[in-house]
Amino acid sequence: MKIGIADTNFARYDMARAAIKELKRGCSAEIVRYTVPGVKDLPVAAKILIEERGCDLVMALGMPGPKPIDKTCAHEASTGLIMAQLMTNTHIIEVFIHEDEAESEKELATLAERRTREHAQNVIKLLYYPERLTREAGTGQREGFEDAGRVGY
Ligand SMILES: Cc1nc2c(=O)[nH]c(=O)nc-2n(C[C@H](O)[C@H](O)[C@H](O)CO)c1C
Repeated sequence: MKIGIADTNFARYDMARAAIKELKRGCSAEIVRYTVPGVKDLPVAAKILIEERGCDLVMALGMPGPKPIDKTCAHEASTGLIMAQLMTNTHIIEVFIHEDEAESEKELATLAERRTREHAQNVIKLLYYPERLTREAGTGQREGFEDAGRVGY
């Protein structure tokens, strides 16, 4: 199994480091890292990782800034990542930490570490233990924050 990590130097936290640590803790997949300037460059990086570097799945890690233009960039990047998934029939797990989700730099770092690690755990489940994801269906999982939990029970 080969997992691609596409990340950016725009991000204010080394999300790839967190992802790689968590992936290495939970599986033996080969990891290929590809760093680009910003989130809008992630779709082609992910596509290259899949088509040219043979990755079975890619994590796309990015940090949109707080300005309206950053939000637009993030939306465009998301659309590109969805297109790349459809073009390659391969999962690209988008892990975006919006800078304004946190109230301090410390909280931003904690959120980035936690969300990235929790999505890396999702990646391991998707590739190796899909039945575990099915068992979690309907349980209100949230990455980076407390889970929302079930309703109606
Ligand atoms: C305005 C802007 N905002 C962000 C952002 O919030 N987060 C991010 O990762 N990258 C941003 N970029 C850079 C673009 O994603 C891209 O790297 C450049 O337009 C070069 O293709 C831009 C240009």
